[in-house]
Amino acid sequence: MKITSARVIVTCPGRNFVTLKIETDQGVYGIGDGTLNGREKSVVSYLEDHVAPCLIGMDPRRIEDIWQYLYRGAYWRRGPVTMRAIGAVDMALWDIKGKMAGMPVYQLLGGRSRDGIMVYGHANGADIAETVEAVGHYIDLGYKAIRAQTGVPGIKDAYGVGRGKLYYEPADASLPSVTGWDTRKALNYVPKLFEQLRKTYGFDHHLLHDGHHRYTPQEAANLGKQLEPYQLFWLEDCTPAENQEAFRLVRHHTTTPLAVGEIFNTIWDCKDLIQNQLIDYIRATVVGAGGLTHLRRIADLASLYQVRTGCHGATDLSPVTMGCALHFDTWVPNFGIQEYMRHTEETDAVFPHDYHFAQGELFVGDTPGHGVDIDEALAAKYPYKPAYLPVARLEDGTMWNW
Ligand SMILES: O=C(O)[C@@H](O)[C@@H](O)[C@H](O)[C@H](O)CO
Ligand SMILES: [Mg+2]
Repeated sequence: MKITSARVIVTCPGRNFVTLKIETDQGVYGIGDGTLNGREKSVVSYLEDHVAPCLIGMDPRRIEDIWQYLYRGAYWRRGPVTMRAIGAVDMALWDIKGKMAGMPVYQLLGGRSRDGIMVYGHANGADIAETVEAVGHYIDLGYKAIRAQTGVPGIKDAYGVGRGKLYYEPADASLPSVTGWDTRKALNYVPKLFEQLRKTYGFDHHLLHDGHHRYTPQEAANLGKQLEPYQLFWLEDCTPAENQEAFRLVRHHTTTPLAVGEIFNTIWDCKDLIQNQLIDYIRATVVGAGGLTHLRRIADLASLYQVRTGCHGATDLSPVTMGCALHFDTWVPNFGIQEYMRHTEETDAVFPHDYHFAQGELFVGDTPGHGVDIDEALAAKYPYKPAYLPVARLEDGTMWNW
């Protein structure tokens, strides 16, 4: 069996997605997601110019060997562009293998560990009152877990505050828009949101919050401590994780569970945090961390240290990644939760899929492969549109982490 073509399809049904389609001499094809929000074209070039020519003629059944070829063979290891390109190939190859076997991917991984996948949705509002109302909306929709982000008085366009009830789309302009940040204001305001949420809705639902890399370790420890009475499911990205040691300080000061990893590419980014039990949830995902082949290695390492999974699932990860993540979640023994930001109707139409939402959970179907396809004719109607993630500056103009 041979790979006969590897084509990249870029489409923008509301936001940009990079999809790789691998075709074979036996008529079976597979698709994978390589979307890198705000830097999409770098992955397009990596795939078209440097990966596709190598794939032609290879045996698509050799998933592991092709993964090693692309990882070791590049010489320049790791990084978001390389690992997303590898991730796209890997997803497409698992799709092909599933189709050949007549089995859904979760069966190939080892079979079912659970029926439904608990997901969390994104509730947000301009202030505490609006955010409390938005959380109520998610509770009415049946969600068991909800992430809550609020605008903060005095901060321009605080992270996580969207424009519609169910959709939050950060890549909002053809050049990065400038948002603001003020740690003191956030530290005074965010705990009040969770106090109000618990007063209003009690303790039956899981609540989550994303610090989006804004706090220093000391400030993150302060926030974690303040949030303890409200029993969060997790506090995410409370401080930047390049320096994994920094989490020791946070960890020693708070029992609020910690989650990290949506920008991680490989097991090496996760290793110290996991082995030192400095986090509770690892957020690496299929597209970000080199596909299913690599993500399951991260999950296996995490399981040794009682760290559970919580795959990134924002809208900049296409339905192809979501489908693959759900197969992974259905299998992985140390599952924690899955993020689920809903895609727009246009996106769902471009990527027909067999997963569905019911009562706070997502369910995978039994279609052979990963169960997500691309309607190429429809995709062609939405050409690439430059879109950037915002940047953040402090009040005095200093650049900060968005
Ligand atoms: O937890 C999350 O989903 C976020 O941190 C993302 O919205 C993130 O900002 C985007 O994926 C960036 O592209
Ligand atoms: Mg996040």
